[in-house]
Amino acid sequence: MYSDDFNDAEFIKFIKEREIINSNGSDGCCLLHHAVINDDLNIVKLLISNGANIECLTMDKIYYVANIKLCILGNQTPLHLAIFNRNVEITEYLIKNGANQNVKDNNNNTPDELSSIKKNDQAYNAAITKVVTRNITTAQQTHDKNDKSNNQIISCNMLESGLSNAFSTKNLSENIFNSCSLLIKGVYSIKCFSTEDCNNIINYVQILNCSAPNTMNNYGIRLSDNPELKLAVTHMIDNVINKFCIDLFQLANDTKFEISHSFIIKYKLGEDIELKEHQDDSFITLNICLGKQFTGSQLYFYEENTMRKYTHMHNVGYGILHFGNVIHGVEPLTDGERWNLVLWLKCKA
Ligand SMILES: O=C(O)CCC(=O)C(=O)O
Ligand SMILES: [Fe+2]
Repeated sequence: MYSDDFNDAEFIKFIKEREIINSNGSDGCCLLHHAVINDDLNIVKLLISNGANIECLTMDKIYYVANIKLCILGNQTPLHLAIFNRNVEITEYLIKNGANQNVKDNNNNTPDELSSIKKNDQAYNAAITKVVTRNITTAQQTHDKNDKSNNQIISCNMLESGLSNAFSTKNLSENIFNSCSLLIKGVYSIKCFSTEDCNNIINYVQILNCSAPNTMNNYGIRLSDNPELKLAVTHMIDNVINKFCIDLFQLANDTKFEISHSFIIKYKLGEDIELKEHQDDSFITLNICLGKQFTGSQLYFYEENTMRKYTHMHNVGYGILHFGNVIHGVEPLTDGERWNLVLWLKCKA
């Protein structure tokens, strides 16, 4: 990168004169972040030996990749990016030079947590490592103004169970519009619910009748059996997710989603523990982890074109938004129970 334009001495003179060695650029990154993102160990060494701060932090910033509005996730150190990039040499170099391993980024992950999320996935590499987040405040303000339909979903049951709060447009848009990460092409992570929201939802649904929610899972709940919950979820799609996806995937402004199938799936030892590779009968799937506590049962995707496998550990409250045609599956659960709310979305004709 930089070394194409300058020799080392010229490069250092250039950045020293402009006092930019530790400044965040318009994309939210410092020079050291860029060197790490580009897997350039020589520039990493050069910058550090010339005073670059090894603990420099990214800032939340919007930028564009292939017409998709994205931005750098804030509070990431060079070590976060090195581990995310699976760059062993840069990771070792940063740690040897005292990089702090406990800094939490704005997704609440330390560098180590990023490494355990990805430790089973050796093939994954730097091309898809730019963790991004979005912050569409203007869109969010429009939603807040238009939020006249919340009352629709408030029934006595839901009010008592805290569900009306979890599914309120305000709650959802505050969560969803403020944070979205690109995992691989066509697969995003969004925060949907707080842990408390998830506990409320689980308490509400675990007394409902269980049945096979789809042709591949045997344990769970079909939302078509529960009109109250179906209404809350439809409200969430109509008022928040639809608009969010139009923006994220650059869809026509008048695109309208409808839920073709909605269900809760449950994994538990002795019941369903895994899911074979498949594609969904959906345009877009939203798959939100509600809890409870579990180990294993990572969701994996094969990146279109490269067919590289990307493994994702679900986080309670976070949803994965993916195109239905991305090939994906679930690794075996090794302990506990996992409950996920899954919505298959199609575009209305
Ligand atoms: O996370 C899961 O258990 C279900 C994954 C899945 O099939 C999906 O997201 O469509
Ligand atoms: Fe699926």
